Amino acid sequence: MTSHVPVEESAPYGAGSAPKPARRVRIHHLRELKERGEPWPMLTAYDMFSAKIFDDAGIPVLLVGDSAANTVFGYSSSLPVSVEELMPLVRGVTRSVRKALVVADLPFGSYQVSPEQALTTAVRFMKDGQAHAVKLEGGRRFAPHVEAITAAGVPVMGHIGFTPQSEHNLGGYRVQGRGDAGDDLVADALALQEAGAFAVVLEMVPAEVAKRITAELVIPTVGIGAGPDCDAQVLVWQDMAGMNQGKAPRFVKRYADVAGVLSQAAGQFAAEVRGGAFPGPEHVFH
Ligand SMILES: Nc1nc(=O)c2c([nH]1)NC[C@@H]1CN(c3ccc(C(=O)N[C@@H](CCC(=O)O)C(=O)O)cc3)CN21
Ligand SMILES: CC(C)C(=O)C(=O)O
Ligand SMILES: [Mg+2]
Repeated sequence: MTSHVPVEESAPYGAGSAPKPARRVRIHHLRELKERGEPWPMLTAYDMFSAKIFDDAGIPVLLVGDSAANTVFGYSSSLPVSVEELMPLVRGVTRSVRKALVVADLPFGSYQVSPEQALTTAVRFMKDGQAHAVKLEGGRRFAPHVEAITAAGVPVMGHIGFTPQSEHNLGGYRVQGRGDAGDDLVADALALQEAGAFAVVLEMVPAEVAKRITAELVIPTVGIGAGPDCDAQVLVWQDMAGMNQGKAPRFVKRYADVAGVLSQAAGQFAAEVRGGAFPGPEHVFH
């Protein structure tokens, strides 16, 4: 029980801190947190510096989201992003964390075709990306996909409620599971648990429905716009840190003004180059 997981030496750009032995977060730890009633945080990450900062800050689960479509690649929805685009981001994040459990989000079109396609894509993210788990969107109809991946030994996180990859079928960015549709969401969540999912994201779901699902499931629920009674909460890091200057969804809280800090730094750098103050003597080789 006291054994430590050996950790690779950090890369030259790994910014300083000596690697320490770290106990990897495992899916059973997340269920133990649920049993103890301790809520836990999850953030997205798409590159080394952000992943390392969040890992060191004690975020137990990092998601390489298909939201990279918006936050990294500049698409206006998550639909266009590909496995080939996400794979290097997953590799960058998994190589950079010591403790966090890294979940690779399966992009649109890479798993919906069949359980076989879902398993093939999941294996790519585990083998080439060295992810620790995968996530896919969908309820009951995707239970066979979840089951196929889980049977191969790969942990799967579900995602129901507002599922951005189904934006056009759902009629836009809107709350799901109001009224009678709440029962459908409960059935979806139970089906995913039955299929072997280790956790399920609830996105833009009425708080009362999320509370009901959280009480009925033994696996953790991870809310985003799903109220305070979920077992965990997830946000896109650029929303959380105020890197995203655009209009944020109502479920976002901004904990910093990273965009302001970067903008100020870039502006000062520009002014000092234009004014001749940078580089100074201490930055020059002779
Ligand atoms: N930066 C970012 N943050 C996210 O949370 C996020 C992404 N990108 N990309 C993938 C999906 C898309 N998500 C989104 C994006 C926008 C809204 C949004 O505009 N919501 C509005 C309207 C809600 C309504 O009409 O009821 C809101 O005010 O919450 C919601 C979820 C969540 N994910
Ligand atoms: C918002 C989270 C749950 C997500 O799926 C993503 O970032 O792609
Ligand atoms: Mg996603």
